[in-house]
Formats: sequence, structure tokens, C-alpha cells
Amino acid sequence: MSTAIARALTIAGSDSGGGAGIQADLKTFQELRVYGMSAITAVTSQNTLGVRGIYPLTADAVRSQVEAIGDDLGTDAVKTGMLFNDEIIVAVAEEIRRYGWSKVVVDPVMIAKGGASLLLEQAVRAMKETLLPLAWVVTPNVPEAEALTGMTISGIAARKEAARRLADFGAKHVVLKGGHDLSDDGQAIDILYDGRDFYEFRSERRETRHTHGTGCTFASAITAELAKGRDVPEAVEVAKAFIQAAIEYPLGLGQGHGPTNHWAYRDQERGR
Ligand SMILES: Nc1ncnc2c1ncn2[C@@H]1O[C@H](COP(=O)(O)OP(=O)(O)O)[C@@H](O)[C@H]1O
Ligand SMILES: Cc1ncc(COP(=O)(O)OP(=O)(O)O)c(N)n1
Repeated sequence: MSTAIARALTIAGSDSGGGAGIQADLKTFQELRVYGMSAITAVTSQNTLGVRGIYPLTADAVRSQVEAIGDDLGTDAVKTGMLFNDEIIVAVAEEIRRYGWSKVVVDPVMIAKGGASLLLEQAVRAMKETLLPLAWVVTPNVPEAEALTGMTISGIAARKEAARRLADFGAKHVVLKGGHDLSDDGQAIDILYDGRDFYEFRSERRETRHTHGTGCTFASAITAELAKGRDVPEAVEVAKAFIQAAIEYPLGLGQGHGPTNHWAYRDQERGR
């Protein structure tokens, strides 16, 4: 007997420390019972203290990985993370169009928590013009939304205005994450804009250094839920609960920004 298995593809960079990038994405897919596949864009030497080295792959190497999946396994949803340069962005956009993939979550990764640049500055334009029009959901944090819109963003009203501007680039849904905005009175508030209405997803902000990979984990949880057929507000609701659990029960690893706990959400569901 065969059962329909939801599939998700992540196109992103490798984090040797396992907290962000491809590793965080695949752990999240697995926890949410989605079959995970990957196309690696760059290898990073990274731990909780920072990024030591970045080794991008060629655009052809990225294309080849995506085509290996597109020509055989197929996917129900796609997530993009660290894309590093405009050649890779253009190749990824072409492949998404070629296979007609519509459930595309673009996490416009730019700068790691330690300050390393994961997207060349000259590639921001390609991100805006080539990839955002293909995004079913785009999930910027505040600094990324500032780089994409040119606005300075503080507070919910500014985040809503930025979300409107990001939707003007062609993204069908914008989830503007509030992790970096400390003006939210002890809460972490993410704003979803669907081109018409705004939704707010709130949780208690936790004081912790273990937040490495929160954005990757959150966006891959959205991707996993879209792959299963949920709509965007439902997918964001699950992702918010997933990341909150992952932050609340840290693993205590590393000396810097430690990874979050990808087991916590399911442990909580099982009542452990
Ligand atoms: N200290 C925190 N406590 C609770 N939730 C947080 C905290 N920091 C981030 N989040 C949540 O984690 C997710 C990722 O947000 P953010 O940190 O802004 O992204 P990024 O990792 O891309 O910088 C969002 O849902 C955000 O609200
Ligand atoms: C390989 C790789 N991809 C993405 C990131 C950034 O991840 P993010 O979830 O935004 O978390 P922080 O780096 O901000 O903690 C990364 N570091 N490495």
C-alpha cells in the first residue's frame, strides 16, 4: 500500500555547525513528517561563534542538483535560503519556472547573526527582480526588509508598510519576522500580509543566546506545512509554534549563538 508523502526541497547553503542552512531545513522537514531534499548553493565553515569560510558552488552545480530532483522525485514545495550571488539566484529562478513550482518560500538570507555576509550586496537587486516575483511566501527579518525596501523599520506600523512594499515586488504573501525588533514589548510578533489583509502571530520573546538558525527553521516549517496542503496562515501558525518550542528548550550547545531545538515541538506534542 502506498501513502502520499509530502515532499519539500530546500535550496540553500550548508552550515557545518548544523544549526542553520540546509541542516536546519532538513531537520525541520523531518520533524514535521515531510520528505526532505536539498540543493546546496554554498558550503560554509560555521559554528556558534561565527562564519569562518564561504565556498560557493557554481550556478551550474546548483542547477544540476535541482534538475536531478525536478526530473525524478518532484516536490510539493520549495524553500530558498542562502543563495550568495546573482548567478545562483538567476539559475534558481529559471529552474523554479521550468518545473512550474508554485509553493515557493523565499527566505532572503543576507547576514548571519555573527555579522557575516551570506548574500553579496550586488545580488540584492536580482533577489528583488528575479526571485521575489516567484515567491508564494517571502520571510524577511527586519534588516533584510530594510535592505529590500530601503526603509528604516521599527514598530508594527513600519513593518506593515514594509510588507506592502515587498508585496509590490510580486511576492504573494509577506511574513515580516519580528525577532530583531525589540520595540514589541516583550513579544516576538510576525506580520503576515496577503496583499489584502494583515495577520499577527505573537509569542513571548525569550531572553536567550540560542537563536542560531531561527529564520531558517521558521521558513522551513512554513514550507513543510505548505507541502502538506495547508494554507499560508495555517502554515505560519504551525511554524510559529515550532520555532517557539525550539527556542524555549535550547540544547545548550556551543559558546556563542547556539542552535535551537528541532525536537522540542514534537516532544511537546507527545506531552514530554
Ligand atoms: N528571542 C525570541 N523569542 C521568541 N521568538 C523569537 C525570538 N527571536 C526570534 N524569534 C522568532 O523566530 C522567528 C525568526 O525570526 P528572526 O530572528 O527575526 O529571523 P532571522 O533568524 O532570519 O533573523 C520569528 O518567528 C521570530 O518571531
Ligand atoms: C548556511 C547558512 N544559511 C543561513 C544562515 C542564516 O540563518 P538564520 O536562520 O537567519 O540564522 P542566523 O544566522 O541569523 O542565526 C546561516 N547562518 N548559514
